[in-house]
Amino acid sequence: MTKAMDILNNPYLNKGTGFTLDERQKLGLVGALPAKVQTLQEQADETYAQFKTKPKGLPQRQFLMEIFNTNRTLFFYLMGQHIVEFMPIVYDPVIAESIENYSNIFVQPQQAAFLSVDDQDNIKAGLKNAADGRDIKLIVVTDAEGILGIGDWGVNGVDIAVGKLMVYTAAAGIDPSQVLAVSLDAGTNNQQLLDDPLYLGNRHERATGEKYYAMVDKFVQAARELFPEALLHFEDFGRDNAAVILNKYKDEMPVFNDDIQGTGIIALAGVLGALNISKEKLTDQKFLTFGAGTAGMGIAQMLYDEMVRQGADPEEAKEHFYLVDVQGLLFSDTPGLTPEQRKFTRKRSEFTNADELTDLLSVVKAVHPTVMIGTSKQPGAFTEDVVKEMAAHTARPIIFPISNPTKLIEAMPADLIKWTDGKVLTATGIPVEDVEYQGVKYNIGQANNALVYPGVGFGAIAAQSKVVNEKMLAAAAHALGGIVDPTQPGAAVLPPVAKLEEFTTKVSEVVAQSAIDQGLAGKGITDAQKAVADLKWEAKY
Ligand SMILES: NC(=O)c1ccc[n+]([C@@H]2O[C@H](COP(=O)([O-])OP(=O)(O)OC[C@H]3O[C@@H](n4cnc5c(N)ncnc54)[C@H](O)[C@@H]3O)[C@@H](O)[C@H]2O)c1
Ligand SMILES: O=C(O)C[C@H](O)C(=O)O
Ligand SMILES: [Mn+2]
Repeated sequence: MTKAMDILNNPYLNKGTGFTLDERQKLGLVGALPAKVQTLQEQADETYAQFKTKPKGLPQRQFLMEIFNTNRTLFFYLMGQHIVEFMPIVYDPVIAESIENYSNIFVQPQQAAFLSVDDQDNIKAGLKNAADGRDIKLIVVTDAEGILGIGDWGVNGVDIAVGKLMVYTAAAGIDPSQVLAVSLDAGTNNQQLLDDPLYLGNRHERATGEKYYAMVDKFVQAARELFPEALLHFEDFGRDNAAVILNKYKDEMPVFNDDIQGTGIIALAGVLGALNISKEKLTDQKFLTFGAGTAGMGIAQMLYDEMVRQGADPEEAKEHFYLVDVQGLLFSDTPGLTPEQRKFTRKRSEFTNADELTDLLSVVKAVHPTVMIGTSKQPGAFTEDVVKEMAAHTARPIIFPISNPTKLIEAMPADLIKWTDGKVLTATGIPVEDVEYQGVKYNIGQANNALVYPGVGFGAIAAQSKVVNEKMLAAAAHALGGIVDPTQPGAAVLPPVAKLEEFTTKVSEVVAQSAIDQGLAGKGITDAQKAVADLKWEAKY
């Protein structure tokens, strides 16, 4: 390949018509581009106008991915200008459609690493090849067993790693050439994929047990050797593996599980925001977690840790939690409990009708929760009956239906507001338009981990932190407060995505500061703000 093509086909280097005459001369690009030299803004205007001609949803996403694949600087410049409009297209919910259609619309691998459970000797080589000499500081890895709420998507799930990284750069400013998306292809139990002749991943059932964990460990060790400073961000692993993997590595190296920890932080931040509006205390709340899986238990643990930090007795604090899963309210003797659930189960003797507490409405009637969070993947589960029953026993019910994507949400905010006569304090996983109700405009906060993981990851990387620990996560949750005016009627419980870059910087700084304060930061890193500013990449020529 000629030198010109090496540059124009490299999305990290390519400026297209943005190369100046001088650069064209130096780089051997004379004659390889039309004469006009465009500014980044001119390119962005033209690209945005094209974007606007595309049908909504997946076609728009495919168009934006074409720009991403061609010129990262232009892509992120444009995304910076249209963050609220682009987030749902680049990321959740449209990303779910791109994952479901991955094999049908595949164009190119987007610099991701595809590591196979059947070829474990080549895991290190695979990482090295995909990085291609780039200085990797951040890896988002998925085995795609639990993509959002849509289940097992095999190799298609690589898109969630790519998409999460796109948000990292847009929100925090990590250099897009320093990130790596990784697919751990363990096979898939999704019959639709196994039957699809176009499916691009390993066509067999998921490997489990030793073979599976050997692959994960080879990946982790190879990543540590090749990129010793990199943070490993785990995304959308299945319920049986997510916490096991996190617990295995979290004290040894900088790792982060977004579904457990990121979701925990954003839910805690949302609850703190809601309590700031209702002027109630955290330690007075009763929490009902509907869907006590990876995310649900991450949330329960994070809320619990905060109660203890606020002075609650560690044993007494557990009494504030009620977990509901497929079995109904979880009791100490419920069959099939996960290790995470076990800590927060209830005693049957607390209730006269314990055996009847197998559905959400009965549990809400028996418990009178003040906070209800949905991570159940059960669309419409927060019914009018359930919500009205909850609202009958608390002045400002806090209800977060945060299952993703849109088709799985437990309730829509407009209904929650109507059913509670405007008393609800709500937030959703997907972006939702403002709701008008009886003359008040309700802003709906987005309780999606995207509002916080970029800051956590970037702060940890900037500080070169040895690990990501509870104190850093708590600092992140608290940093999201104070941006919304709680006295405004209809105020959201979380800051708006329009300010994503601004509050991500704040989160990054407090996380880096926490690492410094705890003596976990890299050598010579003493100034959190400077460390964050120094690492920040900007989309410019
Ligand atoms: N908003 C966010 O930032 C965010 C973050 C992570 C996950 N999520 C969403 O949360 C949902 C769950 O994700 P996860 O990773 O925890 O999945 P998971 O599979 O680990 O957990 C889901 C849990 O729901 C339970 N469940 C299934 N059917 C149920 C029913 N009828 N009643 C009660 N519980 C039921 C399952 O048994 C499981 O324990 C997904 O939709 C995901 O998109 C949102
Ligand atoms: O990807 C998202 O939108 C949030 C979360 O990580 C999820 O799994 O749903
Ligand atoms: Mn996720």
